[in-house]
Amino acid sequence: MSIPSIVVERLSKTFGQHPVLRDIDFTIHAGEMVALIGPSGSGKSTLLRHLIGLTRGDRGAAGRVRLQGREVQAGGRLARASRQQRCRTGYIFQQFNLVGRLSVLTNVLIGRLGCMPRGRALFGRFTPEERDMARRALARVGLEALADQRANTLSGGQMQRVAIARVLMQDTDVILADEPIASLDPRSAREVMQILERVNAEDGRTVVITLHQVEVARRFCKRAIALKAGRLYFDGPIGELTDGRLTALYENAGLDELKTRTPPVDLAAPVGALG
Ligand SMILES: Nc1ncnc2c1ncn2[C@@H]1O[C@H](COP(=O)(O)OP(=O)(O)OP(=O)(O)O)[C@@H](O)[C@H]1O
Repeated sequence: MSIPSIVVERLSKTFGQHPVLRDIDFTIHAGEMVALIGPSGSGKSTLLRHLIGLTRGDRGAAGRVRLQGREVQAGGRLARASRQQRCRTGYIFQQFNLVGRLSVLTNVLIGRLGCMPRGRALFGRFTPEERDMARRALARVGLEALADQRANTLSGGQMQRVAIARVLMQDTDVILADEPIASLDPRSAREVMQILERVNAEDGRTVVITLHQVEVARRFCKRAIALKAGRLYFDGPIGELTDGRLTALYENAGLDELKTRTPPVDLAAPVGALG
């Protein structure tokens, strides 16, 4: 049997007096595409950050996180190799985190730094093979033609596609995306989700995405993990996330938030056509 991609056991996190994650357990298998949903403040981003050791669980508690069979953290302590582990996991942020004054191609190449020998990484000396790899990654997100353009001249949607190309350079089995479409217009959001869907389907990479829009999760992910006030509220096939369950999930969030969870994306638009 293959090793699970992500294993979270009894993970709890308290900030000050405020418990943010409470006894979270789940396992994600290789090649799954999972939506992490829940009301604002329910702990989605905090949970995602635990998966690569950017945040540590409660000290001395039983919480544990493993990625690709390797320990990331246990009992609030990071594993010794957690830094290398981080290089082996793709992480996509809502705000893209590109270097605006550098070219698109260089931004993509930056994804390779963690895998390079220290000396070469220090001086940013990329090989022709790495440059080819970066161009191929850009082609996959439909932006090959913009390789030499400065990153700060791109639209938000294009920036997020560059950020995905940068992650592809890490050649990782797991991609974690923290609200990757939250600041995008509907068309760009759809394109970004289509790219992640393809990366998942074609490469078999495990993808976990925090999403505010339930309809987007339904369209693109087979499984949902839902948090409510830091507890695991639902984990299962997204088809089983009924309207009744959703209403209960967002019930204390108020009607306004539930309304904003409806699609910003035109789900009827054809899949695959990048503009
Ligand atoms: N570093 C921190 N220090 C203190 N509190 C924090 C910290 N990070 C997150 N929190 C708190 O933890 C709770 C969960 O935050 P988190 O960002 O994980 O929620 P979320 O579900 O991702 O929310 P949103 O959908 O609005 O992004 C919030 O109450 C937040 O204020």
